[in-house]
Amino acid sequence: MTSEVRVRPPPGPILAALTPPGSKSLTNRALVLAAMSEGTSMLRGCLDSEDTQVMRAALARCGVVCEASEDASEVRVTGVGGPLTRVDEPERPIDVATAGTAARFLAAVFAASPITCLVDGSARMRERPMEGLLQALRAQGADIRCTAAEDMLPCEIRGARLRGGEIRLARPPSSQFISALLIAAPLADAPLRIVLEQGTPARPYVDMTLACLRDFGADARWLERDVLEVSPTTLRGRDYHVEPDASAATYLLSLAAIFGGEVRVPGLGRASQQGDTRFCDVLGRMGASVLQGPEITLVRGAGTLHGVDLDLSDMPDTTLTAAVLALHAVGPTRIRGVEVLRHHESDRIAAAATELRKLGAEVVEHEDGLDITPPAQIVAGAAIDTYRDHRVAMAFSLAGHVTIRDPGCVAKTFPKYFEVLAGLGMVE
Ligand SMILES: O=C(O)C1=C[C@@H](OP(=O)(O)O)[C@@H](O)[C@H](O)C1
Ligand SMILES: C=C(OP(=O)(O)O)C(=O)O
Repeated sequence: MTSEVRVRPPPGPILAALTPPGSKSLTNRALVLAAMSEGTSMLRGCLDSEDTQVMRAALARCGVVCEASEDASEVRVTGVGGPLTRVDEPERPIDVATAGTAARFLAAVFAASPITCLVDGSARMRERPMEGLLQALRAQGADIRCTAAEDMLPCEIRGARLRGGEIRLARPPSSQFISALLIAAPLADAPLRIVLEQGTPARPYVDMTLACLRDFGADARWLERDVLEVSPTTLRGRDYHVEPDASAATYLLSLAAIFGGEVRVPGLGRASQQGDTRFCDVLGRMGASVLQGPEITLVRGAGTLHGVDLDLSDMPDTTLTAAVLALHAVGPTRIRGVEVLRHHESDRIAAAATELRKLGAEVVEHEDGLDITPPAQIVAGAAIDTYRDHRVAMAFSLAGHVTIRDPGCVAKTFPKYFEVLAGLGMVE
């Protein structure tokens, strides 16, 4: 892809049905659970992007056969029916790139398997938190040595059967720590109970993990508000349909809210397992007209957008979308509850503040969010830095007349994003 893309508003109101690619979160859960299952799974609607490619490649290194269709939207996985049992070329690190899901879910499954392997990631992934997860896995019996910095990637994992019993976690810096422990739990010797002493971050992702575990035959549930339990089970392979990605859908639905017209996203609605489908409530509160059925979402631009006060702790990945909507609104917007963003692909709170200011907004940065006062007129033609962060690139392409630097970073979750915008006449 070119080193920058010039984006402009659509030539007129949009009237389109747009389907984002498969959900990253569901694809990577389904891949790893199918790998642990007895029998074959046929996964349909999968995302084919950097984050899912590293997951497939890692599983393939462990002898799991993942046969992908040409566009990799269908993947047939032959499960190993329990823990992973081998690693090809064990001295060569398994690369998780910047995929938080792959880094956390795989670390837990490796720790629960009788294998020794090295896990490494991108320079950014080496900075992203792993600590509480690695400590919990050690307490469960795994031997994990971090070779560069304490409790960070890269690390060498010598797995063992997890003991089960109780794991107490203070507030983990990522909900993926909880999901990772839940995913590995069917491999443990005894039921694994997780007690979240200071509450559950991004609960919809934890609910999604429980639902996926149950889909593959596990006994996995909430015992109390912040206590989870999974029993040891052999998972069963199955046919599985991956929903379209609800975080990716936020950019497409916002196009109608910002520029007018109507965008429909079929296949995503109230029945979805993804918490980010609730972003339509944010669009509604800001002034767009929203209709959501069990399996479809429709947003219509209804004129002026208004600034709002938002707690996005349950849907952190929608923050940058909300921040750019705020730029187009009348009146200030406050975004709270998303300190987790400091540890994502970039420090997204800092990135948003810097880039929104280039577009004329007044921004106050908080540890857990932002105050955004939109300009009377958005500065046209600003060059947006994207910090190797797909969501910065996708969200800021909604700003109007902008140049997006390093647009190729969208390969992490939505490789064809700018082709979709080009199809709407938005790429110069
Ligand atoms: O479990 C998942 O699939 C995810 C959980 C969230 O992570 P954090 O809890 O680290 O924010 C989210 O940001 C990420 O994109 C996907
Ligand atoms: C935070 C994200 O990704 P991950 O943590 O899965 O790398 C994201 O996709 O916005």
